[in-house]
Amino acid sequence: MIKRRVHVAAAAIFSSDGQEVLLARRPSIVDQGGLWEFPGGKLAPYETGFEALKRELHEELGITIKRAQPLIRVPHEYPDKHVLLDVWQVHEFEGEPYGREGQAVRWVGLDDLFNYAFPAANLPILRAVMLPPEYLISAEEEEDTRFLSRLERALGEDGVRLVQLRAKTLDESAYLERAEKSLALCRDYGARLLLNADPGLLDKVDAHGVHLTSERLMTLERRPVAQGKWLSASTHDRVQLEQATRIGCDFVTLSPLRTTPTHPEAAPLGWHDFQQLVEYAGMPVYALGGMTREDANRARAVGAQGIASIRCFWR
Ligand SMILES: Nc1nc2c([nH]c(=O)n2[C@H]2C[C@H](O)[C@@H](COP(=O)(O)OP(=O)(O)OP(=O)(O)O)O2)c(=O)[nH]1
Ligand SMILES: [Mg+2]
Repeated sequence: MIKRRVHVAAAAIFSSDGQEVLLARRPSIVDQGGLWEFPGGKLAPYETGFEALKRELHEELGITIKRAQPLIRVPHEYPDKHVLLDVWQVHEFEGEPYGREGQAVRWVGLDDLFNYAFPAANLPILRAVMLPPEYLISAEEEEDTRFLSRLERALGEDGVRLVQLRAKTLDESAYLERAEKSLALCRDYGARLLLNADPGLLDKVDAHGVHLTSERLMTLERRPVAQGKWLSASTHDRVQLEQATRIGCDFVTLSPLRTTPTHPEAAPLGWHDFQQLVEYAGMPVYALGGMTREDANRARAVGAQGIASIRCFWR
């Protein structure tokens, strides 16, 4: 059997406070019937993804999109077809969405999404919807007080909502102490904290997840943390991305995009190679290596979730 190729444009439509997305239920008689989905549909001949998105959302929900940004592209093999889901995030639209084709539609809180049944291709989309555009990697600091005041500034002034605690110079007990304090602060701001450490440390500190160095990533046979925790990893090439998929990482950083003072010896990927690797990844990817906040739009335009950085948030 020759499998059909289906290119689909779909939307994560956010409520004005950014805390909910709009889901639609596929009619029971169609492919993947009865499951919830991000509204959208197939590209017509000669349509771009954005054109198809605008048309489909008008047909299915009666709304007019004003602006949309790429969120994630997910290739998926179904038994009968190859699907490419081209998912956009929509924050501005006109009209009140309703199920124009008789389908159920519902605003769902981001923390509730896992209670809904989706097609098999949708897991990376759910991750992308739940993750923010910026990933802070903490800098080395000797003192906890100084560390915490910088972290608080990033959470407060910069609005950072995803933090990786990287502290190679601390021994385990000092690391644990800093992790507990950071976790309390992150909770105050509704941010998530991932430990860049042995995954076993989650038994001692109830952080939101773990970040794996690429070295640790390559030694693992399977996902080292429970499904309810987040798992990210540092990657630099195709082999590491493949391994991240194999062990079920939720998202990755991909670096170095540019040369940085912390890793002067590593050859930079540049935007072109970065984009190719992001397309291959099929999960949310943060661009890392010499990123500034001005790079965030560019990163998203080539398919990334956003940017990860130490220096850009640590002032
Ligand atoms: N819209 C949408 N489609 C999805 C999602 N996840 C997923 O696997 N798909 C698959 C199911 C379908 O095979 C395909 C979408 O096709 P569709 O049936 O919505 O296409 P369409 O709106 O153009 O419908 P039609 O005119 O062909 O009836 O993508 C999702 O979240 N949203
Ligand atoms: Mg559709």
